Amino acid sequence: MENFSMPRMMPGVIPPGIHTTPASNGLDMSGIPGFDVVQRLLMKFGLDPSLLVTLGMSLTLISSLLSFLSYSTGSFAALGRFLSGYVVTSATIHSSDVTFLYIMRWLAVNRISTDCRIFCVTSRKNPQSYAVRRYSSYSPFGGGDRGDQEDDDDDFDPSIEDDSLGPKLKYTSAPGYHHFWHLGRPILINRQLDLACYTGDIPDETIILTTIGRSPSFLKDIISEARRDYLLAQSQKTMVYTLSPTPFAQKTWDQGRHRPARDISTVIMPPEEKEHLLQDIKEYLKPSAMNWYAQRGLPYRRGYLFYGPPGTGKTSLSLALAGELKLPLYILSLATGSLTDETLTMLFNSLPRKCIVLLEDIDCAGVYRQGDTDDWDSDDDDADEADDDTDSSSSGSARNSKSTASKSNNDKKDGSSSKGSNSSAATSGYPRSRISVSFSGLLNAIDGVASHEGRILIMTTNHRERLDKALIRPGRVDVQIEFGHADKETLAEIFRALYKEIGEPKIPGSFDSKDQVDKKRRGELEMRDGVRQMAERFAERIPTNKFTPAEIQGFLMSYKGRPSDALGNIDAWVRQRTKPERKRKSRAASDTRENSAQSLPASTCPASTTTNGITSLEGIHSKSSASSADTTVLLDQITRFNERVDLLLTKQELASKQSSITTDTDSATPPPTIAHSNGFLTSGYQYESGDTSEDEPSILQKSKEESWEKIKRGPLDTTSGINGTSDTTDNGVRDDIASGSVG
Ligand SMILES: Nc1ncnc2c1ncn2[C@@H]1O[C@H](COP(=O)(O)OP(=O)(O)OP(=O)(O)O)[C@@H](O)[C@H]1O
Repeated sequence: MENFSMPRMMPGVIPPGIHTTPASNGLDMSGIPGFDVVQRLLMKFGLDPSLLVTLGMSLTLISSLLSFLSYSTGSFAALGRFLSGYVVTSATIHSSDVTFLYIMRWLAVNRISTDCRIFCVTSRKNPQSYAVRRYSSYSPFGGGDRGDQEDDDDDFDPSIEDDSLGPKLKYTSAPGYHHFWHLGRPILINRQLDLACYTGDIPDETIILTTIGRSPSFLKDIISEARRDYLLAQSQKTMVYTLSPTPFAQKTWDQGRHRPARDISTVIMPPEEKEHLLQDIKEYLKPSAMNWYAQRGLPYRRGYLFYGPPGTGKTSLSLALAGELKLPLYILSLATGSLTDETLTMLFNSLPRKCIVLLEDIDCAGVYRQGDTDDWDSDDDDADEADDDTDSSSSGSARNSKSTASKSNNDKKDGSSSKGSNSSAATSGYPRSRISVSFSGLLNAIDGVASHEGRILIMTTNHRERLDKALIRPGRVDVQIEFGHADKETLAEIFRALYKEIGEPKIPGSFDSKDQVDKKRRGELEMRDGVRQMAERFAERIPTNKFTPAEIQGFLMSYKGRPSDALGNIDAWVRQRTKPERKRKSRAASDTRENSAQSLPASTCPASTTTNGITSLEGIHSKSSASSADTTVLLDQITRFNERVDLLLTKQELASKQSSITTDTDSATPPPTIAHSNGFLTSGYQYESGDTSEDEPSILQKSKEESWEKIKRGPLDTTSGINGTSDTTDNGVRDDIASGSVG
């Protein structure tokens, strides 16, 4: 057997019979001069020359690429530039532009920013947290986070996790890179915070959307869609801006929040006045108006003054106007927060071109900071008194009743500085340490260089009489509108407005003749007519120009969907609401009595009077020929008497409701109630179901007559039970009345 062995491979030696083959990469380099020598040398060390060639080429390529990149400012920047120039499309949006809100809302609504891997979570009940405001300042509807002020849009905000356990959680994408797929294409988001620039206390931000492809239409479509969605959602809302809750000294407008647009028809005021106002503003907002003003050298501004007691609709009308005219509303109260002249100027300076500015409580401009005390001014007592006869539910009432005239004129004349110089601080009801806007500062803001042309300024005050004439001169205030207490028409209108859905046909106009009205519709119409009639009756029972619309609305809110209950309880409410006034008068009378003579001739008593406290007092005042001291004693007695009657009435009404008095007149005498007309007591007697029996002798009437007899007998008749104390309870109510034994 022939031994066959492969020739042994010796390094560097090519065995005979073996021919060199082209390199494995397919390149035949045998023709290159000197290649054989190099090849033999490499083979001597066991290296494959073709491999080395590949390696060398790769290195050359890399080094040339690197040298290309390093030729530019930076490798990655150059790569990015290359890609963005030839491969991708991107859109850059800055937070100072409203488009930013469009995109942020779009990202949240499409659950992109809420479901991303790198996210921020904030609690919605942390008003002062810097982080909260920094990272969640853009809700899908553009509303900034203001801690415990829940946004109206929260319900629609998918970035907010809500339950009944506690504060809501809000999820947003963190600054940095995020990517998602949209319509089959990848999109890269880069949120970059610009910590060098702040809007308010929130850093500016840039968002960059990037996608693969050379056509910009894909991203433009996304932006258009985001814009359309945003504006559609916004059309039902009014953007409201207030002072930013920043803890920093520098105050700015906040991020704004959307409020449901208030329909102007819900503001109750004379229709012609409302129409006139609307037309006036619309005229002013016409595109041609600006030129008109310019041609006549007039500043393109329009100012309005809404004045009247708190709770009469000034703010409501402003909000409704903003909704109607689709303008943002900027609200600023001179009575709140540490506003200074500089801040006010800055705030006015940063207003957009077309907007409504609502400047509230302008009567407190010119009230300066005097030290750090937060004391209220010396007229506190008066304020307490005034509180009694105003609606405590009205937020503005206390504030209102405490304020007195601002002597802003002095400031102008003196040219005095803003610290401790103005005497109005001494008489103002506002906390001195909080108000520091000078009168000249206010004027500067209104019509100085800072004030933008094109804006609508609405100023409100509860005290027009306290305003400086200069503030409300034409040019600053072009139209003044007074808001007052509710008259009969307003009262009925408020009632109708609150129960308007009752009896409204479900498909309006779907029937033509009476024959086509089916039973259900007829029922609806009857109910609607019923509500209208009830509204008239309701208005009849309330004294005219006595209560604010806010007070009436507050009462009706306790009877949502129950108009007849509201009607049934209005008399008691009116009586109760007028009580503090009587008490106050009684207190005043009692104070006077201590300094007065002690006797009162019987002849000075009125021959007859109504049982209504107020009417009686006035009647006696005008008729009595007695000395004022004697009259005062009498007044006091009458007032006390009225109070007791009121208390008795309330007790009896309650009792009559609870026990549902039977009509069985043979049984024990039912507790009588007094019938009312226009909220005042009349002499009728009312039994169950509102039946009035004029001829039924009333124990209450007897009691009242007895009381009158006792009053006539003299003020110091301690046996009377009215003037005396021996048989009264702690409340000053006779024991027998209080215990019900009278009945
Ligand atoms: N004329 C009105 N028409 C409809 N609603 C009214 C009217 N007046 C008051 N209201 C209701 O009363 C409440 C308070 O009204 P609003 O805040 O507008 O009063 P205001 O005059 O601005 O008070 P303030 O002077 O305290 O700011 C609101 O809920 C509003 O709906």
